[in-house]
Amino acid sequence: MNDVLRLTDVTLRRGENQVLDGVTWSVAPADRWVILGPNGAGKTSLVTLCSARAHPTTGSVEILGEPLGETNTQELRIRIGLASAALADRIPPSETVRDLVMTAAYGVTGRWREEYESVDEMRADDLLAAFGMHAFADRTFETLSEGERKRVQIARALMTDPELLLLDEPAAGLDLGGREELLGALTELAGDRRSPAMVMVTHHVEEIPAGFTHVLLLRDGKAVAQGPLADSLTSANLSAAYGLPIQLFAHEGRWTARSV
Ligand SMILES: Nc1ncnc2c1ncn2[C@@H]1O[C@H](COP(=O)(O)OP(=O)(O)OP(=O)(O)O)[C@@H](O)[C@H]1O
Repeated sequence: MNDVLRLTDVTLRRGENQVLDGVTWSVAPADRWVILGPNGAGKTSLVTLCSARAHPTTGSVEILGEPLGETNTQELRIRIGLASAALADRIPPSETVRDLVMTAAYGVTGRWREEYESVDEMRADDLLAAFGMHAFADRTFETLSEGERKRVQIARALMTDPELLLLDEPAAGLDLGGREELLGALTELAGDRRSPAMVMVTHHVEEIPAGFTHVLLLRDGKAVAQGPLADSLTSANLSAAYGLPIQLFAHEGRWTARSV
């Protein structure tokens, strides 16, 4: 089957900054990728490109077979599920949890005059239930804890039955229990053959859900290493990405790392 994402020699300039520098990368439909790299490496910028919310300065980006720059990005965005801090910042605080999930169908974050059908409501409730949030459907987003907000955002990202799911630091700010619960849900999602291709940005190898398949390591906007986790998530590649000696440990499909 065709790649879900195909980036060829992509650069992105923002002001004086070379944010991405010659990135060539592709994602197949059954892939579950994790993107790792130090602060400022370009991870969020890459997700912004892959969610059709920015264009590269040079190089080409093809999303779901559609070349960016030659396609209607509004239509393309509906086919992509995105959960990110930038998107969460735009959520009106008084929006109810159910409405927040349902409005994804229109690519908006605040309910206004759109007409929803009971099938939309049922789908939203099913997704909330899948992430343990059904009891919160009538609460407003502002009253949720950080962990609850993260789970609602992923439910929202899945509402349109996307062909690509992009998660930018979904476990940031969660306590240990919240993180493990979220990773359990993501492991289940990753293992389901009906799930879309997944790309997740994280800061910690401990946050890679079991069932993820590939890693892309970024440093200074460049891809330092990429490939199947078993081959490419190594002490040497992490050390190169973070610029310090790191030792990686694997245990039953999960990882830990520390400097040596
Ligand atoms: N609009 C902008 N103007 C200038 N520089 C920018 C702009 N947006 C991003 N950058 C720079 O691009 C680089 C990459 O930013 P990005 O947010 O993609 O990194 P990141 O890997 O997600 O970082 P973090 O782990 O800290 O979230 C940073 O040095 C950032 O300062």
